[in-house]
Amino acid sequence: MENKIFRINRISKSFGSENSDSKVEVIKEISMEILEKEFVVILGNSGCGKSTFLKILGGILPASSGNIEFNGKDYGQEIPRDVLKKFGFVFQNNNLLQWRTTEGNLRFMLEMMHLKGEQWTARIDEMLDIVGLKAYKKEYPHELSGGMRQRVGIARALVHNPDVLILDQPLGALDAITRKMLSYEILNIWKKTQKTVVMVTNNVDEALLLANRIFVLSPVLPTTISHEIQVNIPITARDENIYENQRFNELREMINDIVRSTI
Ligand SMILES: Nc1ncnc2c1ncn2[C@@H]1O[C@H](COP(=O)(O)OP(=O)(O)OP(=O)(O)O)[C@@H](O)[C@H]1O
Repeated sequence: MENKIFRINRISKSFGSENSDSKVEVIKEISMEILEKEFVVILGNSGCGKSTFLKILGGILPASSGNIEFNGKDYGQEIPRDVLKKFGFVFQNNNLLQWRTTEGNLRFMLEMMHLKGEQWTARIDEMLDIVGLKAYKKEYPHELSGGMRQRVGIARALVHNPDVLILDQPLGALDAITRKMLSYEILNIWKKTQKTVVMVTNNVDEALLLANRIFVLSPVLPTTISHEIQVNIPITARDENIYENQRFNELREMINDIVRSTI
């Protein structure tokens, strides 16, 4: 984990026109560096600006000031469209195409990226294998459970072989049991694919299971980074038994205190 894939320098974001009553300052001077193959989690209370930050990072929204460097290139306030193919996105509501099968949803992504040929067809199978859905290639979204649909969303985000996986509360719409199961699966997918992952969540346990580093955002707008936490729990300890791990419990208590004290 050596190369810096992102260098984010004093990013701020406001919505609404300058000097008007409708202007909302959402993000104030956030800076961070993200290393290749890291799993970074942005943690914060509802409405604090997590998604806004992620959208700037993923080139969906421009920043109002500051600059973003990606793969050694400074793109100023907005990552251009042609760089977006380097990212794979998963949102809370997976936005699968209802009229396409599992396989068809992955193929749609490849069509959008103009990626054709046998190697890409093989990649669809490979990704469905990684998320454990190879047997569900021909099913339509309505024939799958919520957790399975979200796994299709993850496979689709990975199929064009992006450098970075951007996850915006990917487990937020799931029931508690499915949410927990899928969080272990995301960990396995990360281990297998070795992608850089940036994930937004408001769930402390999920953040501790998955992250190398956690950035906690302050709850009052404009948000900024209130804490940066290195999650020094070995990867071998990150499984169903993590709740018995001493470091997990120490960090959990510490982060819960931070989150409670900033409400
Ligand atoms: N396009 C927009 N125009 C105006 N205000 C916006 C826009 N997008 C977001 N906001 C405001 O920015 C703030 C942060 O929103 P954001 O969705 O980033 O928060 P969040 O932390 O991701 O919330 P949640 O966890 O509830 O999804 C909110 O007050 C929201 O109303």
